[in-house]
Amino acid sequence: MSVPFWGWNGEERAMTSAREVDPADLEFDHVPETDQSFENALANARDGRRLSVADGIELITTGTDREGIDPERKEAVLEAADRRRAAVVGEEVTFVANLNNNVTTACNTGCLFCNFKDTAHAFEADSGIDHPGFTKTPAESREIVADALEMGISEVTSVSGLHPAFALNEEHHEILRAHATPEREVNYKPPAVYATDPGTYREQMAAMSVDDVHLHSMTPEEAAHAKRGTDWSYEDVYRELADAGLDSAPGTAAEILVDEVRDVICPGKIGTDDWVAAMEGAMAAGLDTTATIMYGHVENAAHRVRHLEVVRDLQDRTGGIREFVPLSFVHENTPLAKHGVVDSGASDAEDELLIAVSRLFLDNVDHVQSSWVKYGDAKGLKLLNCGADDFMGTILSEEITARAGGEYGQFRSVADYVEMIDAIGRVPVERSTDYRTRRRIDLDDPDAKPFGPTIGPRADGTPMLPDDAGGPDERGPAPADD
Ligand SMILES: C[S@@+](CC[C@H](N)C(=O)[O-])C[C@H]1O[C@@H](n2cnc3c(N)ncnc32)[C@H](O)[C@@H]1O
Ligand SMILES: Nc1c(NC[C@H](O)[C@H](O)[C@H](O)CO)[nH]c(=O)[nH]c1=O
Ligand SMILES: N[C@@H](Cc1ccc(O)cc1)C(=O)O
Ligand code: SF4
Repeated sequence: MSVPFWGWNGEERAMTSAREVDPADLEFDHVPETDQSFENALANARDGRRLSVADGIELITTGTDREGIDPERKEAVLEAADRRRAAVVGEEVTFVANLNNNVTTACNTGCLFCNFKDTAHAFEADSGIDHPGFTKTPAESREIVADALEMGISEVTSVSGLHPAFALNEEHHEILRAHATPEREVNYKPPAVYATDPGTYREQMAAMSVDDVHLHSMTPEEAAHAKRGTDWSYEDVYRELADAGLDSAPGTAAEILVDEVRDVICPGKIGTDDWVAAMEGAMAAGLDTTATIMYGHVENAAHRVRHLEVVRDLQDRTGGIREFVPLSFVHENTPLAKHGVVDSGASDAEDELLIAVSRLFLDNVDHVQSSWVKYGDAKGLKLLNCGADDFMGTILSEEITARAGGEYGQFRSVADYVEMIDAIGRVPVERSTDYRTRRRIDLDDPDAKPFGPTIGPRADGTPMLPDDAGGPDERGPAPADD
């Protein structure tokens, strides 16, 4: 089966597709080999010394002197990470009352790990192509955020496909229109071509910035799209968006920050240096950020640790990365899986070691997130004992993982969080996006029940949904369409 893909002009596009990647041919310069011993690396970790890449590789592989993962050594690494977590942030487990409001799935970037996107050509008013995707107008986004605000959220997170009609503002539209021939070079078509106009990035930010809700949006890849065809800097773009209401930026699009891996899984995306430049631009504009890693596909252990080094160096220079978010690759419905390049994601042991080594290696990032979307509740809780201290957010809606085949659902209530975090003997804490506002939840306080959010501008402790007082469960698959 071929990857359905159309170019910006509507023809089938000649670019790398997963069917052209032969797993047997994947040869990388970076390989997990070191001169370090596992024992020395573990001693460095336990003693709180800054880890080298070689140390990180020894820990994440449980020793390059042995094949496979050694269970005893793994436990030693997890224990060192759990102790470090306790020393850095204590026993609190945080979560945020938030909403995901993604604006559009139209995207021509063609990342081979992604099934969130739909070819943008199908969104054209006269395409006649049926597709499961969506585009929201700024007015629609505002209404969705306003409703969630009434439910008590304090944050809205928004990540989107790179819709060809998306521009930063009116000035950007003018510049892009002037470049309209040849269109391919700037990946632009005017909004009138499409059935639904997403508005400009500025309009979407202004629309989603309702009252004092914290708006977390514009990944480095989206920022690159919002400056395409211009000589604007990333800082210029983020300043313009901050002016419209943007508060912080998600450091997704990171995938693996080693170009030989990006060349295979996301050849249409910005490179590592550009990703770093975008993050620096966001922080120079006064926004703080998160950083992510998406692992468990074609990369090896050396790539994972090199990625951590890029993030640690960036944080040394900026100090603006609030949390590190490991995203375990969900393979089922992706081009990489459909074309046999991969047949699984990371194993449980790999997930545990990735979280643990992230905690130990990133000695300058306070928070490591465990994503229930990617890991489910049971493993997500286990990872809170392997170095993680944040358990993500309520989100209310999820499309990226669900479309890739993930089955852990769309929502966790405050009551779910309280019950789960209490069950592992830790302290549930509702946080603001920047972690500066925190509310410890006291289970013994009769006034604390029923549990609901209290930090958002309209939050008064009422549960977010009428039926959300139940306990944790692994909710069924989300609908593919929105
Ligand atoms: C879907 S994109 C949306 C925002 C924007 N288009 C971008 O690439 O930054 C956001 C992130 O979702 C993550 N993602 C996409 N597909 C995934 C999958 N199958 N498994 C795990 N994470 C995935 C990737 O890390 C990606 O950078
Ligand atoms: N890990 C995932 C997240 N994490 C982001 C959080 O929900 C939150 O926005 C951040 O901690 C800032 O406060 N979001 C997802 O939608 N899916 C994930 O897998
Ligand atoms: N886009 C990520 C989620 C995410 C959003 C914001 C972040 O800060 C981190 C991660 C996903 O669902 O895969
Ligand atoms: S990861 Fe982002 S840029 Fe890549 S195809 Fe998916 S939506 Fe588009």
